[in-house]
Amino acid sequence: MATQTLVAPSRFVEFWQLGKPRVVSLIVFCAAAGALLATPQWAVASHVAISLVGIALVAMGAAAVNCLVEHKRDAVMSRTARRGTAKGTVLPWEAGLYAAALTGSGLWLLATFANALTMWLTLATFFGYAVVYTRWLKPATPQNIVIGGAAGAMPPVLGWAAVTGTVPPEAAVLFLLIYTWTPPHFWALALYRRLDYQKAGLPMLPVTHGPAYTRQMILLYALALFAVSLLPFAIGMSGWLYLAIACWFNAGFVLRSWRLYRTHDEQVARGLFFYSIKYLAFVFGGLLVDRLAHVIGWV
Ligand code: HEM
Ligand SMILES: CC(C)=CCC/C(C)=C/CC/C(C)=C/COP(=O)(O)OP(=O)(O)O
Repeated sequence: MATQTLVAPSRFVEFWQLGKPRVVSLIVFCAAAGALLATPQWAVASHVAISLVGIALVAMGAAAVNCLVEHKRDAVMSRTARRGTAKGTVLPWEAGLYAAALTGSGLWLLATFANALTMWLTLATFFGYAVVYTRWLKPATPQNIVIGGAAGAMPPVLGWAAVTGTVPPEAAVLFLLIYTWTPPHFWALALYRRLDYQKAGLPMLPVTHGPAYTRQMILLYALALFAVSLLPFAIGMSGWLYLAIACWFNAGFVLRSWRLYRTHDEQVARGLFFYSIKYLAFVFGGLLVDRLAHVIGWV
C-alpha cells in the first residue's frame, strides 16, 4: 500500500482542502484577469491584490459550505469521500464556523478596500454557489451546472467591479466565456465519474440522459465556446495575439470534444476534463499577455 494512504492528513490540511484550493486558484486567476483588463493601464497592484484576497476568502468559504451541505453525498463518492466533512473528522459546527470566518473576513475586505458593488456581487455569487446550486439545483435537475454555472462565471466580473465599481459589456463577455466553458468542463468529468454520481443519487446529465447524449452536448458547447471566445477580439477588447492563442486552444478543445463524441472512451473524457482547466488558464492568460503587449507598446 502506498505510504500516503496510511498517513492521516493534519487538521490544517483537512480544513485547507474544504476550501477547494485548486479550483479557487483558477477562480482567483480569472478574477485577476478581470481586474487587470478593466483599465487601459494596469490598475494599482495593492488594490487588486487585496480585492483578490477578499474574493479568494469568500470563494473558499462557499466551497466549505458546499462540503458541509454535501457531507453525506460526499461520503458515498470515491472522489470526495476523503474530505474531512465526509469522514466526520471535521465536525459540522467546525466547518460552519470555518466557512463563516472565511466568508465574513472576505466580504469585510471587499467592503473596506474595494467597493460596495463588489461586496454585494461577491455575496450574491456565494449565495448562488453555496445555496442555489448546492442545496437546490444539484439534487434537482441535470441542468444544475448550466444554471449554477452563472456563479462560477462571476470571478472576472468581480475583479472588474473591484477596480472600476462598474460592470460594463466587456466584463459580461468574460462572464460568458466561463459560463459557456462550464458545461463541457463538468460533463467531461461526470462522464468518467458517472457511477459515483449514480451512487449518490445525483441527476447529472450522463446519469439521466446517458453518455451518448452528454458527449453530443459537450461537442455543441465546445463549438459555442469557440464562437464566444472570439468576442473579446470582435468587440476590440483584445488584439491579434489573443486571437491566435484563443484559436489554438479552441481548436484543441473542439478536437478533443469531437474525439470524445466519436469514441466512448473514459480516458478521452478524462483528457478533455484536464484540458478544459488548461484551456481556461491559457485563454485568460492570453488576454493578459495581449494587454501587456499593448501596454508596453510591443504590438
Ligand atoms: C458550477 C460550475 C462548476 C462545476 C459543477 C465544477 C465541477 C468540478 C468538479 C466536480 C471538479 C473535480 C474536483 C475534485 O476532484 O476535487 C472540478 C475541478 C476543477 N475545477 Fe471545476 N467546476 C465548476 C466551475 C469551475 C470554475 C468556474 C473554475 C475556475 C474558474 C473551475 C476550476 C476547476 C479546477 C482548476 C479544477 C481542478 C481541481 C484539482 O485539480 O483538484 N471549475 N470542477
Ligand atoms: C464567491 C465566489 C467567487 C464563489 C465562487 C463559487 C465557486 C467556489 C465556484 C466553483 C465551482 C465548483 C468548485 C464546483 C465544484 O462542483 P461541485 O460543488 O458539484 O463539486 P464537488 O462534487 O467536488 O463538491
